[in-house]
Amino acid sequence: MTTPLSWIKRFFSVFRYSAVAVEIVWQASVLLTLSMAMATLFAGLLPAAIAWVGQLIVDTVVAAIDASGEARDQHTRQLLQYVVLEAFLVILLTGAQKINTVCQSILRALLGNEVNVRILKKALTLELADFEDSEYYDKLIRARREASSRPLSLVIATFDLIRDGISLISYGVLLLQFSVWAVLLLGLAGIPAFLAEARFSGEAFRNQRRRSAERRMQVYLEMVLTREDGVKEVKLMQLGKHFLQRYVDIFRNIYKEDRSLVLRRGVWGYLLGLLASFAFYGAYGWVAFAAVAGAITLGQMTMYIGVFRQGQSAVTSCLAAINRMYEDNLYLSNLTEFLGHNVPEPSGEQTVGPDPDDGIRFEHVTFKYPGTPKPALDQVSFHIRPGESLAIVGENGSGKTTLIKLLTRLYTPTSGRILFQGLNLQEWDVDVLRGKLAVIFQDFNRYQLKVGENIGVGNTQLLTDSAQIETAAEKGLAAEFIRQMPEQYNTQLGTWFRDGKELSGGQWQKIALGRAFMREDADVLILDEPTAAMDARAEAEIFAHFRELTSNRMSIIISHRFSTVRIADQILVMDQGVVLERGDHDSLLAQNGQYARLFRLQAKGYQ
Ligand SMILES: Nc1ncnc2c1ncn2[C@@H]1O[C@H](COP(=O)(O)OP(=O)(O)OP(=O)(O)O)[C@@H](O)[C@H]1O
Repeated sequence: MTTPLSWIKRFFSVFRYSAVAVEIVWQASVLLTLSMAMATLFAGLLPAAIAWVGQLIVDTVVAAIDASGEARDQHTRQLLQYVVLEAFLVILLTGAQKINTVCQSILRALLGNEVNVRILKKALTLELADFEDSEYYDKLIRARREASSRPLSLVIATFDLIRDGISLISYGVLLLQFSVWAVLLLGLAGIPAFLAEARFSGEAFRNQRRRSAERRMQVYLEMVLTREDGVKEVKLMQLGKHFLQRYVDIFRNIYKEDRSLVLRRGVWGYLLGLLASFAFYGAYGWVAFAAVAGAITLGQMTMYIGVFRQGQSAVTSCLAAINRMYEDNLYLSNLTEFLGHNVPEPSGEQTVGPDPDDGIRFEHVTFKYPGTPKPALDQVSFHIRPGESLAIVGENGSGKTTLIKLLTRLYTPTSGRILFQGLNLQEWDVDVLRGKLAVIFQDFNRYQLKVGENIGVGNTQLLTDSAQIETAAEKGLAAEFIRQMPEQYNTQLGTWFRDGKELSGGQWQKIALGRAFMREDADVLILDEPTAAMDARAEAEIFAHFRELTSNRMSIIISHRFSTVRIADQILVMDQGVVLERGDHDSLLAQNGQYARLFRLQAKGYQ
């Protein structure tokens, strides 16, 4: 049951995130926030003052008409002063309104940047697992989408509401002179419309929140239908119509609900608005009769009628502000949830291990992805020393990439431990640890940047060191085709920007290999199938070359090609998260198990 208390609570919930928005605006600019607050105060108080001076003007005009001689001159002089005062107040009011709009325009740009920077800074502190949590990721996307408009919009709506509230109170004070009943009548007449608006806005707010998954699907479909990487398949598989239909169906569902809400809101708004109008015209008549009866002056009558009228429009504008505030609250709730997300402080501060020659040890490492029943890695153990190479083979989904993600501390083992140079990974300072690893994943980034930058990002400290970049490109076997490009290392890659050149899959992979070689002093080089787009011969050549270049370090390669894998010192054969077999090529062949079987199968294919 709805009690008056819950109504009040519900109404005040509209201010839930106003403080957060004001805090963001305050951070963006103290001066602008204070100017807006002052301007709001003036814009709230001045209309009542203007109405009051208006009354004095009318009364003085009437008095001047009735008077003669010296008294008339005195009234006329006074009238002039009132007119000047009124003009001054009106100028102040327009000034306050102008200051408000100017502040808003400046704040819009500042605030958009402020919020986006906060979001991006937060994103940098998140764990990989956070990005894989669909709801959380959704919050990030939504927080970014309207970052430049919503916080300011909420601040504006809050200030508008305060301004109109001040106006209404000051009108009430003026009206008190006439009758306390008139104040009550007009005040009460507005309440049903207020409550209805709060109710409908709340409903709209809850609808939007509930539909977030549908909206997310719409955004996803938009992306598939419009982005370069989705379009190829959409065209060839003729998926366009199908996806578009899904998009439209989602819209229809949402639209049905929205339409019903808009209609109900419109009808109730009109009916309850009528109530307020009746009250207004009732009070109008009352004031007019009071003037005829001589209970109030003509000036007072003009003032009261003006106050009623402006009071009504202040009520309407309050309702609009409440409506906007509910919508903005929805956004701000996403933003604060996103920014308030608890990110555990990265553990570990050690920068060296006690035994640098111990290399990498996995000891009974088990890992389960959140929300999955089966471990992706189960009791995995192995050891590699500096100068050794490890190859990991196994069917799709056997846990190879997961193993690398654990080694690079993108995830933490559920049980067991991983040691690097004799120190548990969790005790390493994560930045130092990652500085010692050079990793290229199968889905490495294809930056829409210049060729040189695409390689240079492998080591941000050497991002502009062209000699180092060229050496890395040589090592990654990319130098040859880069030399043939129009602007060589300055050639823009990708299709997003002007004059961008698109590369073939294999060429991109060579760029990525170059990126790994930017970390000259990395202790471990890890390649998680980045050469899958190359033919078997090219891949074997690259790995042989890779092995040569990493002879004094540790290297880990993941590949489905046994011709590549055979050169490794140690091979792990993975199956459903467990290490099935372990050894070098010859010993694994001698075991005559899974490795030997798959090796022969592949070798047959190449004969
Ligand atoms: N982010 C994730 N959340 C939940 N489960 C995951 C996630 N990533 C992978 N998995 C699951 O973990 C298992 C191991 O996946 P992993 O990516 O390590 O396999 P892989 O051996 O590298 O496979 P591939 O050869 O196809 O690259 C799979 O069953 C997969 O479904």
